[in-house]
Parts: sequence; structure tokens; C-alpha cells
Amino acid sequence: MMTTQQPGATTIPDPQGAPAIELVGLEKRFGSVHAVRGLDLTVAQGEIVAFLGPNGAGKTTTIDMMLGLSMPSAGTARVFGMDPRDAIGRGLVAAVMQSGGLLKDLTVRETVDLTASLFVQTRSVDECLERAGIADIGDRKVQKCSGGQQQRLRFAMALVSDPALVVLDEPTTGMDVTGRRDFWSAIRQDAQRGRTVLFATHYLEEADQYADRIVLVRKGQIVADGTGAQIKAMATGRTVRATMSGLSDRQLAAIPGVDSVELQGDSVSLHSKDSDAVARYLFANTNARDVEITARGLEDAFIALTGDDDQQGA
Ligand SMILES: Nc1ncnc2c1ncn2[C@@H]1O[C@H](COP(=O)(O)OP(=O)(O)OP(=O)(O)O)[C@@H](O)[C@H]1O
Repeated sequence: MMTTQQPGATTIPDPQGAPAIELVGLEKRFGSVHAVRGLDLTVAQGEIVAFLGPNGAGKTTTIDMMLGLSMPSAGTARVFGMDPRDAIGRGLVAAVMQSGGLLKDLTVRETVDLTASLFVQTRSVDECLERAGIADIGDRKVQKCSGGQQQRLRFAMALVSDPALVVLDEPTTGMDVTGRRDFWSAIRQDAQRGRTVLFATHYLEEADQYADRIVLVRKGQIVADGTGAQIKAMATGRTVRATMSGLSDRQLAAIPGVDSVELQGDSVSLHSKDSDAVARYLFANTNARDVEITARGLEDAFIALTGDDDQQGA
């Protein structure tokens, strides 16, 4: 096995300045299901990005296209300026998926050794175990490892090719709070060396704590993109509900002060940090009636922001 880099060196992908990820007009249809609907996203090298959204938002479908595992129905996915499959072929990208890929009878170290044997150029197995925070359990059989340890093992496997981009699809599903915290602190420490990280999650708290940037997806589209503080600010505030007709969701979204819109027939919910101004606008300029203003907590607001209409009884 060869190690081609200095210990501690950071992988710098060659196309200088190319975004780590660039999705343009990305779409995916599965028959009648429109899973991803014109998604544009640019992730710079070195960013830690959370892809946050509820079940069925299109996170995994988007990640699959980002990893070249499935082809877009329209639009393009580029990774370091290349077709994703070329980037993966060059060892620039590795993925940590939710499950699968582990042989239960091997030890932790044997598993990473086996992964290393698949690559021509690798980082040392010891270093990968160290960085994933599992150096102390190298001799443990995979079947004896907790869910959190198995996910860290998957992360160690992903580090073997010293990828410039690591993509993690809901890697902490099923972990307890401590397991989750340990897992993310290993990822964050590793990312300090300049690695780009994109992870999918359901958890606003997790996204806020561990990502530099949160991309909020809902029904195959990006509904917000910003820092944790910006997203949380969006998720607070009030909702102005009204019965009205005549304005499209685009026109409603353009009302001054409106952050997001839900439109179900004649029933309109406008989310805003300045609900008084929005209510005034509605009375002055539209046929709105039955107007009510409600405050909501962070979690409720987040669900409303990303919520699946099916779950809201539409
Ligand atoms: N192979 C497929 N065939 C048909 N529909 C699919 C397929 N894969 C995904 N879908 C549908 O596409 C939509 C998006 O699914 P996706 O798995 O990307 O969401 P997600 O945000 O990753 O959800 P989760 O958080 O539950 O993993 C869903 O409606 C899903 O049922």
C-alpha cells in the first residue's frame, strides 16, 4: 500500500478554484414523482454544508446525482468542475451512507485495510482510524460495534482515499445524543484541514451546530440557504394566515417582509418577522379576510418551513 501524501497534508483538488459541488437546474423524475425540481447549488471548496429537509424532500436523490450514482432528468451536476464519476474515479470524493457496506465478521482495522486495498493511493489506515476517533477499537469485530461506532468506521473508510469532498447521507440516524456529538466532532476536526463536507440531515440542531451553511430543501427545491443564525431567524417570527384569492405564491412571496409562503387553495399562510406590516399590506392591497396572526416556536416554524403538505393535511 502506498501513501502519497505527507502526514497531515490536505488534499487540494487540481482544478483550481472550481467549486467542490456545482448543481445547475438539477431535476430528477421517477415516473410521475418529481423528486428534484430545478435545484441550483454551488458549494465552495472547504465549506461544511448541511442539506436539511424532511423525509422525501429529495436529499438522497440529489446526493445520488452528485455522486454519479444516478443521472439527472435535466440539468447538470459537477464536482470539482468534473463529471461526478470522473471526480470519484480520481479519489476526490467519498460517501458515508446510512447503512450497508460493512462485513460483520471483520474487525474495525481489517475493514479499513480492505477498503485501502481497493485504492492505488491511500492515506495510512492508522491515520484514518485516528481521525474517525476509533483508533482504540481497531481490534473490535464490526458486529460488536455500536451504531455510532459503525458510522465512524464508515467515515474512516471514506477517509482512506483522502477525498477532497466527503458526502454523508443522514449519517447519525439512530445514534443517541452522545454518539452524534462524538461523530460530528470527529468530522469537524477532520474538516479543519480544508476538506469539503456536505451532509444530509433531518435535524435543524445538528445542521446548526456542525455546518457553516445550511441549505434547506423542501419538495425537491431549495427554500433557504444561509448560516445557522440566518435560518433560525427565518424559522422564528410569526405566521399571518388569511383567506384570499387572486395572488400566486410568487406574488405573495414578493410582499415586503414575507419570508415564506404556503398556499392551499384560498388559504394562505405567510411567514414573516414583521407580521404587522404584512397584515397591513394584505388589508390595504388584497381581498384578504379572516386574517389571524400566530407566533410559533422554532421547531414548529421549521416544520412549517420545510413541511410536507401531505403531513399537513393538504
Ligand atoms: N427510485 C425511486 N423511484 C421512485 N420514487 C423515488 C425513488 N427514489 C426516491 N423516490 C421519491 O423521490 C422523493 C424524494 O426522495 P429522497 O429519498 O430523495 O428524499 P430524502 O430527502 O432523501 O428523504 P429521507 O430523509 O427520507 O431520506 C420521494 O417522494 C421518494 O419517494
